[in-house]
Amino acid sequence: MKIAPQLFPLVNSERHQRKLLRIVLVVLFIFSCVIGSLNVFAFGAYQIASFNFISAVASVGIWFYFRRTTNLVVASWLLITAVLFNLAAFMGTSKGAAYSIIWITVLPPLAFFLLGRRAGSWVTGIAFVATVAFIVFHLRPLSDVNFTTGAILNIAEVLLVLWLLFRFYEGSRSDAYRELERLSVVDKLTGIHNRSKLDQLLAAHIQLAARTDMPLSVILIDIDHFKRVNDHYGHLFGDVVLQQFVESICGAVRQTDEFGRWGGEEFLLLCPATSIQDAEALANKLRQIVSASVHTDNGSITFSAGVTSVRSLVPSSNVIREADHALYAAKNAGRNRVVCYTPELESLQNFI
Ligand SMILES: Nc1nc2c(ncn2[C@@H]2O[C@H](COP(=O)(O)OP(=O)(O)OP(=O)(O)O)[C@@H](O)[C@H]2O)c(=O)[nH]1
Repeated sequence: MKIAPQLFPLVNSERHQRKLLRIVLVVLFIFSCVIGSLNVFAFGAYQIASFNFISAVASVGIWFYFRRTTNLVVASWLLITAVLFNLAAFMGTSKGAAYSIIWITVLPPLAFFLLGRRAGSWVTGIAFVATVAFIVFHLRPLSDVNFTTGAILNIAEVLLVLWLLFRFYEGSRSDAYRELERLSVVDKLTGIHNRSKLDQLLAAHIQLAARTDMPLSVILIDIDHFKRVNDHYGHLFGDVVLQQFVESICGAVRQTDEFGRWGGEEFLLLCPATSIQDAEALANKLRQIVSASVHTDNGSITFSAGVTSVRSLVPSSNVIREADHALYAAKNAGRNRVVCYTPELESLQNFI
């Protein structure tokens, strides 16, 4: 019963969102500082420069806020507001800068990626309203700028197309992430937690047990002579037996217990706030349930189980090693039984 290493890291869409947020904040800071300095020293445009420096300070503020709170949603909204402010300030203070309205098109993809479909749609709408307001109230009165209704319609059309494209793109991206995330934590054959998820849960429950001083009991289960089932009835039938086995156990454990496939015909049951005696009784009850409900023509399916318990901060591998020793002892004593871990079992295994 070897313990395989974790096969793959968890998929995490938020990791990329956090990265993008940091990159955009750095770019906004550098951009604002460089343009602000140019406006002061090369063009003498002090009013625009002051807005540039406000943006630089805002990007630093958002950076620190994000570092302290790790609140992606609030930090993203603050960033989008800062970009919008930067744009409005630039266009509002420079009458010949109507062309810079093109920058409005960065807002929809930024919002869709950082905040998802709903917020992306809202920001696209806000961008449109802000642009039209800017044209009507600021640019129209300027005699040398000729913004027509056609121009406004064009902006609306571009934003509509951007909205449609990014909504579609973000929808397919987030669906794919969700599916990958599901596949990365679920065992395909049985639908319960897979090894990777069990690793996470075990580590988290050990921490919880140590913090609350409530015992976490761990039951390592191995179906007896499963190779014979496969050899006799075929692999597909073996798969159905595994599914029935899982179904019978899932129906008998608590909502707060975590049950998953450790690998092959081995399963792990985590029982928070459960003493080793209670876990042993549970494992014996499950043994009866399984042998009453899962069988082949040759008789009932049975399993052996090793039980251990933990209430202090120890590595997961120690807990699994203890449960594995107990399981080994159960197999060695004739199978179809439950053995609780004791330190003596370790020396027993060394001699076998
Ligand atoms: N059908 C099927 N069989 C599997 C699956 N994963 C592992 N197995 C089989 O499980 C069997 C495990 O065999 P062994 O490790 O010898 O254990 P066992 O026959 O249960 O014997 P003991 O554990 O000693 O009682 C092998 O035949 C594997 O091919 C699976 O997903 N589906």
